[in-house]
Amino acid sequence: MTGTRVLVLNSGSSSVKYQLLDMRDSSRLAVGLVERIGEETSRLKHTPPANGGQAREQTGPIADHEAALKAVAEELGKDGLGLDSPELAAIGHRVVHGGRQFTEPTVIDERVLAEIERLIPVAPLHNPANLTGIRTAQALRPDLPQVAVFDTAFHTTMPESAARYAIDVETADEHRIRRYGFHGTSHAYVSRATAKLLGRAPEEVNVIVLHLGNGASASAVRAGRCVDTSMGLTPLEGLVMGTRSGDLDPAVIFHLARVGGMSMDEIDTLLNKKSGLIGLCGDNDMREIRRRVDEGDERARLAFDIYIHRLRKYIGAYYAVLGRVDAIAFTAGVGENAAPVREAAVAGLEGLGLAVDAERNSVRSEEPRLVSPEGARVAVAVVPTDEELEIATQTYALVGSL
Ligand SMILES: Nc1ncnc2c1ncn2[C@@H]1O[C@H](COP(=O)(O)OP(=O)(O)O)[C@@H](O)[C@H]1O
Ligand SMILES: CC(=O)OP(=O)(O)O
Ligand SMILES: [Mg+2]
Repeated sequence: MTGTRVLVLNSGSSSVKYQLLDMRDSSRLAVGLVERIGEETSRLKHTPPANGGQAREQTGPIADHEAALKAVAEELGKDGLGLDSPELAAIGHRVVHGGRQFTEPTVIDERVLAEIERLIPVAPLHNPANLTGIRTAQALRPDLPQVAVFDTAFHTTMPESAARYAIDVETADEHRIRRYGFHGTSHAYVSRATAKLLGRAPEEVNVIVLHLGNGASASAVRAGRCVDTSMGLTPLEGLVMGTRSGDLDPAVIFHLARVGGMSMDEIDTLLNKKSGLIGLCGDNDMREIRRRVDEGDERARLAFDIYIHRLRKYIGAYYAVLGRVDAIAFTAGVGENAAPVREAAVAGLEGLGLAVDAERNSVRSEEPRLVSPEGARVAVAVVPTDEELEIATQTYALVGSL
């Protein structure tokens, strides 16, 4: 290995987030985002801290993930950070579903690609975008190692009691139906960062991590290992999300099909893309929902209340799963920024040792911080996630060992 830089690609269903890092000091040379891919109003925002940090934006149609990645490569080139650089050691890809086989970061070859493809039915919004990202990057730099870092990897330590659904065992095994969990790179990073914030080793602490972004999931982490998480076979189970329903009675699906006359594809779209906050109130952005709540909007209020009610149920459930909880960590777009969500999530739970201090909770910062009162039995923390740094670190360590 000659170079010291790693490019990280996080391809979502309609966006690509990317970062170029120098692994000698983990510094960011460039960060960016392409969003609304496939629409007329696609937007690329590119910020090169290595080149003065002045952000550049372009809007206009970007048809697909391949075009998005080529546009990213071009932007990087303008700063002399192009994909042709000999400094580039590897490209690290976030891959959402890795099934049970991938418990570690993995160098991508044809067999790995085939496996990611085989898992598309259980991550239909994510794995196809991840695959396009990998194939486009391979075409641009066929000589470079490309590494997959799986969302599911951190959750492979879950005991069978948490990972199995209570359905017929043979049927479940035949179709590999079990709870896999997602956002694992974030849950791993944040649980470790929370231990560090408490000045303890990860092995010494039990943490409930609440990753609240557009997709949202909770996990129970005992001594650094995941013992339960809210997402399941697919990223649809669990918390109320931006556009996904999270938990519901599976009979809702039979009812919509038999009585409502909906097709399976229509129900899939309903639950994954038209439910959650957007289904409840027409908005999936927590900033907009809070603005509407503050104006007295009833539908936004109900959506917020349903979101919080589900979140509190998972906090209580994972408290019981762990037995002893040292910290609850809020992370991702909503968890890091929405003080009212953190406040409502633990309101009235003093009996469990949980509380937030109003003043601490209102501080805005990019740093990990405590928002619980001085001397609280359970620390409540805001711990910004950094999936890209974690992916880069794992990628660089793997290619360094080859
Ligand atoms: N200042 C803020 N206040 C409240 N919510 C916010 C704020 N900034 C971002 N969010 C929420 O974070 C979400 C995006 O979170 P993020 O972790 O970036 O999601 P993803 O990685 O799934 O795209 C937005 O949809 C919005 O609801
Ligand atoms: C797995 C998942 O839900 O990811 P995201 O939050 O990026 O949609
Ligand atoms: Mg995210």
